[in-house]
Amino acid sequence: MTQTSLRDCPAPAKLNLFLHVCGRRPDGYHLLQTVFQMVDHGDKLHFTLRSDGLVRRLTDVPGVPEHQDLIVRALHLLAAEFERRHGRAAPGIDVDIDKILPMGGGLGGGSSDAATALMAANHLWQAGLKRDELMALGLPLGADIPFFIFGQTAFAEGVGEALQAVDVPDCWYVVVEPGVSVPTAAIFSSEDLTRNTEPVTIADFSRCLVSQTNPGGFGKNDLQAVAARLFPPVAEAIEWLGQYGKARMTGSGACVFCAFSTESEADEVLSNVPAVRTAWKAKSLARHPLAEVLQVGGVID
Ligand SMILES: C[C@](O)(CO)[C@H](O)COP(=O)(O)OP(=O)(O)OC[C@H]1O[C@@H](n2ccc(N)nc2=O)[C@H](O)[C@@H]1O
Ligand SMILES: Nc1ncnc2c1ncn2[C@@H]1O[C@H](COP(=O)(O)OP(=O)(O)OP(=O)(O)O)[C@@H](O)[C@H]1O
Repeated sequence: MTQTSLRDCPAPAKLNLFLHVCGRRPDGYHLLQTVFQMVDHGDKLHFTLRSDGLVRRLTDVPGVPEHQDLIVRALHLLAAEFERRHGRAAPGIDVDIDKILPMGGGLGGGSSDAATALMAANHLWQAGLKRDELMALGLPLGADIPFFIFGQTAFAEGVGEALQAVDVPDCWYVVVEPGVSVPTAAIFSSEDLTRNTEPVTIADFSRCLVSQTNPGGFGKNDLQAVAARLFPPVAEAIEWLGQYGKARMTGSGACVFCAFSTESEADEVLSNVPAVRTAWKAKSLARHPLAEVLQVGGVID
């Protein structure tokens, strides 16, 4: 029987364990090197098939009109590709969102929502796109979308689309939300941004993990200095969390994280969080948790 709905589809947050800006392309986009790590904290999406070909977001998301939502834009791209392949309109879909990831948080929330929507609709519509085809479809909407569809901890290059799986030890992260939304474009366009970090190799990263237990200890985040200067709450969060270990910003900010080997160490830090701060703990995820919901091996491969 055809499946008509998918409930509780996870859209996990990502952390950039390091993020180096190594150059700039002629179109203005920056060449990056980073390691993407998913964690078990994120949004939840619910999907129901429609029969009239419409894509509808049923939840209000403050500040994001329905037609601008990355979920809706991604589903329209998939619907067009469906029509091209199958010679008929896609069935349509309703989407509900339980949104907990802050926008402009550097946690990739919008990209993760869009990636989950692409994987879920590909399944429900039986559209038949392979993983790399879905990744290519999502890339123009957000540089982090291919990673979430790739679905494993990854060393990334290019603008984030050239991905290689990498092993990172399981650990716990404490993440502080500074309460500001950082516009990614403003950080990348800053005159103060350094764009000439020497390229590293995946072997450099992996070697470093052997000699130290903190996966957030390798390299640096080149966007951090600019974001911390423009957004003082980011600098304050780094200083506060830095009392407990190596605190670093993820993506273009605003959120700040620190890695711990055990849950009890993370709990200890959380017990000291002042009432004015928002912070949470999350465990690293080696694989995208949607795979379990879709009961793959192999739905989109
Ligand atoms: C910095 C990261 O968080 C690392 O994970 C992501 O690459 C950012 O991904 P994102 O928020 O999806 O950003 P996008 O929507 O793709 O880009 C927003 C804007 O940031 C700038 N941008 C983004 C990515 C990149 N490699 N170079 C850039 O210069 C561009 O001006 C772009 O218009
Ligand atoms: N479903 C969505 N969820 C969140 N933001 C969305 C969504 N659709 C569109 N957006 C827009 O995308 C912008 C960036 O949101 P997002 O949560 O992905 O930022 P981010 O965590 O900083 O991402 P990154 O780490 O990729 O820079 C938001 O400010 C919002 O205007």
